[in-house]
Parts: sequence; structure tokens; C-alpha cells
Amino acid sequence: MKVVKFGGSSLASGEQLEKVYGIVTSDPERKFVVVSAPGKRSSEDIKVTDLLIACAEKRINGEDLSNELKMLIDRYGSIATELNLPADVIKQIEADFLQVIDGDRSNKERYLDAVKASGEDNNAKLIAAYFQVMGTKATYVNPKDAGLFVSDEPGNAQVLPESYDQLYKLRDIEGIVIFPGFFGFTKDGHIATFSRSGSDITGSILANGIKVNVYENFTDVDAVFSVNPTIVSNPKEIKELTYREMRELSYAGFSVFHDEALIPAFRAGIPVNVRNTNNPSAPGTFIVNDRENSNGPVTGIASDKGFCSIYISKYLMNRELGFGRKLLQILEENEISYEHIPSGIDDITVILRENQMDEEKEANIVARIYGELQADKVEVEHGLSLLMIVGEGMRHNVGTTARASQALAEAGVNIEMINQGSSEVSMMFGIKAVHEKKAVQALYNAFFVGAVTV
Ligand SMILES: Nc1ncnc2c1ncn2[C@@H]1O[C@H](COP(=O)(O)OP(=O)(O)O)[C@@H](O)[C@H]1O
Ligand SMILES: N[C@@H](CC(=O)OP(=O)(O)O)C(=O)O
Repeated sequence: MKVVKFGGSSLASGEQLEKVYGIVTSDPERKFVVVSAPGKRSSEDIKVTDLLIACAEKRINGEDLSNELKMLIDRYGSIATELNLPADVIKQIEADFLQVIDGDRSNKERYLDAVKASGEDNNAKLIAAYFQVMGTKATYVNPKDAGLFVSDEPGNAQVLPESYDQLYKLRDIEGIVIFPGFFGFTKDGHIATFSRSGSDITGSILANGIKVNVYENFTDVDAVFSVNPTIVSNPKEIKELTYREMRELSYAGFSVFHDEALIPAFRAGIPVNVRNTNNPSAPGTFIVNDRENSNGPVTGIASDKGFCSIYISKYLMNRELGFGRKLLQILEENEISYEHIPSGIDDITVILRENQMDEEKEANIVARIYGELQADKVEVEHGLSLLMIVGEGMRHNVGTTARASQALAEAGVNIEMINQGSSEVSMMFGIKAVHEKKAVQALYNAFFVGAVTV
């Protein structure tokens, strides 16, 4: 048995849904279908989830949302028309959207999550109706009825472990199960969504709970490429990579698969197969536990912008008990989490996501580090990108750092920091965001051009 997840790009139009139907019904193992909300039909298009967020924000602010609402209903309406679905399908969807958008706004975060989740929920209902019209037995299943329980963290929910046993019972449903991705229910019955692009997480949770053989994740590319194809044209495809490699690469910018979606599949030892809805005969990429290391030290190169660093220097920092704890406490009290902490004898750098900082917090943090930690120097640097080179082979390979830093130097990219730290499979470079593209290209040329990828 397989769980198959289709992303927004695979569900953006009636034409795409016809492909989805063909893919699901061509393999009797494809019983559990997890769906996102309709995504972009072209690069200028708007994802349904973004339309829903705009509707919710306008409703909260008491602004006119008729434009967004019309675009939203038209998206589902045009799909239903393309597929010749009965008129009551779209009527019910429209009624549901109106009800959810007019719903209880006393808790803004919960309200926003309920509105966001309605995109996948209504899409699952529409797709189940379409499969039925086509003569295939298919049932829409609500995550609450299925027992997909999550923590009460709106927009960032985590699955509760007891969900897995509940989800195993989905096996008992006859025919195909159509399951909305992206959200679950808290123990007290509220909707809570995963972080953005979180339908991948739902697919992985179902794969674990149902104990399927494979989790197929259908998207709009033939494979996971060794580098983001929007940065380097025609990059090498990766046929096979490990969970650890993929987790690092997803975390660092490979948006093709959500980094939090690796753990449930990994824990149950279920391979993930990333495939293309627009080219289903391509074998795609397999994410597995172990693989043969025949492709050199580096499997992939990822990059992500939106970071800043706090550099702190203090003579004899290494001798001072509790310096790190006090520093992190200052960040914690400003509700800031960190990503990396490279350090030296007399200095330490904390790297964090820039969107957590504002001018007020920055001033408070800097003043406290000077005042409470008696630092000699504190400098905050904005506009950083992190580059991550990832590969299981790096452990056994001498000279990877030298090769990477030489490539960056030749491209005129200054390395602000290196973290070769604890992860055995990755190495991180901090650079100025303006240099991100040429840095990624330079690293790709150094490790892949002329090399053979497995
Ligand atoms: N290394 C990579 N390999 C493949 N695709 C990547 C990579 N990095 C970024 N992407 C992007 O991820 C996109 C697919 O992810 P996403 O848009 O979330 O799809 P979906 O709509 O299926 O959820 C691709 O179109 C591609 O632009
Ligand atoms: N629709 C949600 C969840 C999701 O997973 O979407 P997609 O499969 O289009 O990345 C979002 O946009 O965040």
C-alpha cells in the first residue's frame, strides 16, 4: 500500500486533476491520497492558501474582501466546471468558505488557521466528488474523524504521537481515501495547521500511521535536483539520498520537500519517492535510510536567505562560566530562537532568522549583552544567506572545505562564517545575501560539473 501526496502545483486546474486521477487509478497500491489546496497555474498566479490568508486578514481588519473572495470561489468553480462536476459540489464549497471566513474571530491565530485549512479541506471534498463522478469509489476523510491530533501551536502544529495508532484504522475504509493535508485538530477540537507547505508533513504522518510500503510525493519536477533549479539551470538529478541528507537540504532551502516531513517516514523506515505529476513515468528520487556512496563527497547544495548574525567578542570568554547560557537567555526572553552558534576562544556568533528581529528587540539585545555580559564588542549583521553543502560522503573525504572555499574565493564571494560543526553530513557557509546566486553556481561548478551523480 502507498500514501500518495499531491502538492498545490499538481492540483491547480481541472487538467491537473485529470492527471492525478490517472496516476492514482493506474496503481491499485495507491489507496491513500493526501491533497494540498490548489496552487499556482503560472508564476504570476496566487496560491489558494495565500488568497485565504488575504481574506482572513481583511475580515479581521474590517476591510472589503469581495475581490479575494471572488477569486477564491472562481478558482474552485473553474476546476469544478472543467471537470463537469454537479452544481451542488461548488455550492457546498462556496457555503463552507463563507461560513469559515465569517467564523469566530475572538482568537486571531486560531481563526487564521481555520481559514487556511479550509483550502485543503474543500479541495479534498472536491477531489473525492470528482473520483466518484469518474466511477471510482473514493471517500473524503476529515482529520478529526481519522484521529490526526496535533499540538495547540497555530501555524506551527506538531503531531501528537497517539495519532499514529488511530490513523492505522484508515486501512479499514473501502476504496480510495482522500485526505486533506496541512492541518490536524487539537485535543480540545480546534483546527491547527502545520507550517507553510505542511501537506508534505500530513503525507508522512499518514505513511507512518498506516505503515505503508512507500510514501510517494508528487510535485512538478522530475526529481530532487542537486541544486535549486531556479538558481542553476538543468542541474543534476539525485536518484537516491538519505533521510539525513534530505533533512539538511530541505532545512537549508530545498523547498521541494518540507524538512519536518522526513521524521515520521524515517521513524517508520518508509522510503519517500519524490515524483512528477506532469511526467509520471520518470522514476523520481528515493529518500532512504542507507545508500551506496558512489557520487563523491557532495550530494546537494542548498541556500536560503533571511538570516542575521550577532557577533560578540569578549576577552577570556572561554573561561567564563555560564556565558553561553546567559546569552541564550537574553535571546529567549526576546522570544528569539537561533539556528547556529559558531564560536572561538574570545568570540561567539549567533545566527538567527531575521524575521524574528525588529529594531526594538535588536536594541534591547545589544544593550543587554553589553550591560549584563560586559562584552567588548557586539555587532549585528543583516542580509545574510546560508549555503549548505550536504553529503554522507563528506565524512570520509579530505579537502571538501578547501575545495568549497577556493570556489567561493574565485567567484569573489567573501565567507562571513563557516560552521562545520556537529552534523556529520553538512557544512555551512554564511555569506552576504547579494552573493547567493553566484556562490551557489560556483559551488555547483566545483562539485558537480563533470562529476557523475548517483
Ligand atoms: N533541489 C531542488 N530540486 C527540485 N526542486 C526544487 C529544488 N529546490 C527548490 N525546488 C523547487 O521546488 C518546487 C516544488 O515544490 P513546491 O512548489 O512546494 O511543489 P508542490 O506544489 O508540489 O507542493 C520546484 O518547482 C522547484 O522550483
Ligand atoms: N497549501 C498549503 C500547504 C501545502 O503543502 O501546499 P503546497 O503543497 O502547495 O506546498 C501552503 O501553501 O502552505
